[in-house]
Amino acid sequence: METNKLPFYKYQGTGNDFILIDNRSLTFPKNDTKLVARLCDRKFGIGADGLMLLEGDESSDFRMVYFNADGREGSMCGNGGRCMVDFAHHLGIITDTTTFMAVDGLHTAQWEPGYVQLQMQDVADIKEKPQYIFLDTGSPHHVQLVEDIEAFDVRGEGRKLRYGLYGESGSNINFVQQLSDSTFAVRTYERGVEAETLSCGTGVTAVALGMHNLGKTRKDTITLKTMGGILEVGFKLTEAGYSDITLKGPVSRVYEGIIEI
Ligand SMILES: N[C@H](CCC[C@H](N)C(=O)O)C(=O)O
Repeated sequence: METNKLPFYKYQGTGNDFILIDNRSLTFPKNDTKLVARLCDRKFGIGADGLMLLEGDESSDFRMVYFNADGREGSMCGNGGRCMVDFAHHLGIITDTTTFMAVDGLHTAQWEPGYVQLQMQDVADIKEKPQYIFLDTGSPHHVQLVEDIEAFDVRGEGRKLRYGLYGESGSNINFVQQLSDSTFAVRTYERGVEAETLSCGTGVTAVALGMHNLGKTRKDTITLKTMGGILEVGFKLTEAGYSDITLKGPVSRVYEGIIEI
C-alpha cells in the first residue's frame, strides 16, 4: 500500500489540544472522516481534541478549517483559532495582528509570544430557561450553574443533555460555578469529542456572556478558570447585544512531527 508522509504540528491552548497542518497546497484529503478521526485518536494516532488545516484565503491572511476529533467538520473553535494564529505567526504568514477566515466568518486577532487574543462574532440572542441558558458563540453552547463543580459528573450529565435535550446535531454543554464577582470555574463536555475537554474557548465565551446576561456579574472582563488554565473574555453590551467580544489566553506549540498516512 502506498503511504504518504504528512508533516504536522501539535498545539495546545489551555489544554484543548489540536493537530495543525499547513494545507496551503490543498493536498490534505479533508473528506476522509476516518483519517481525521484516526489522526485524533489517542491510541491509534497522534491524539487531539481536533484537527485544523491552515489554507489560503482571498479576502484575509489565511483560512482556518476545523474538524472535531470524530473527524467531522465542526463549528467555530475558540482555542483552536488562538492556536491557528500562533501557527500562522510561526509560518511567517502574519506578524502581530491578523484577520482570518473561519467557518463563522472573519476574525481579527492579536499575537504576542505565548498568548493570542481572538475577536469573536457578536452575540445577540441568548435564551434563558429556568435551569440553563443557551447561546451560539460560533458554536452552540448550553450553560448551566452547578454547586460543586469539582465533584460534578461532567461526562455523564453532559452526555445526557447533549443527546437528550439537543438530539443528534447536539450542543456543547458547559457547567459553571461562580467563584467571585468576575471569576467563574467552567468544565465543558464537547460534542464531536463526546467527552470532557480541559477547556473550550467558545464555551467560556458563552459562560462569560451568559453570566453577565443573568446579572451574576456587572464586569465586562471576566476570568474563566478551566481544567487546563485561565482564559479571559472581554465584551461590550450595546442595544443590539454583545459586541467587541475577545477571548484571550495562552497557546503553545508542543512539538512537530511526521506521520505516515
Ligand atoms: N473546543 C472548541 C469548541 C469546538 C466546538 C465543537 N466541539 C463543535 O461543537 O463543533 C473551542 O475552543 O471553542
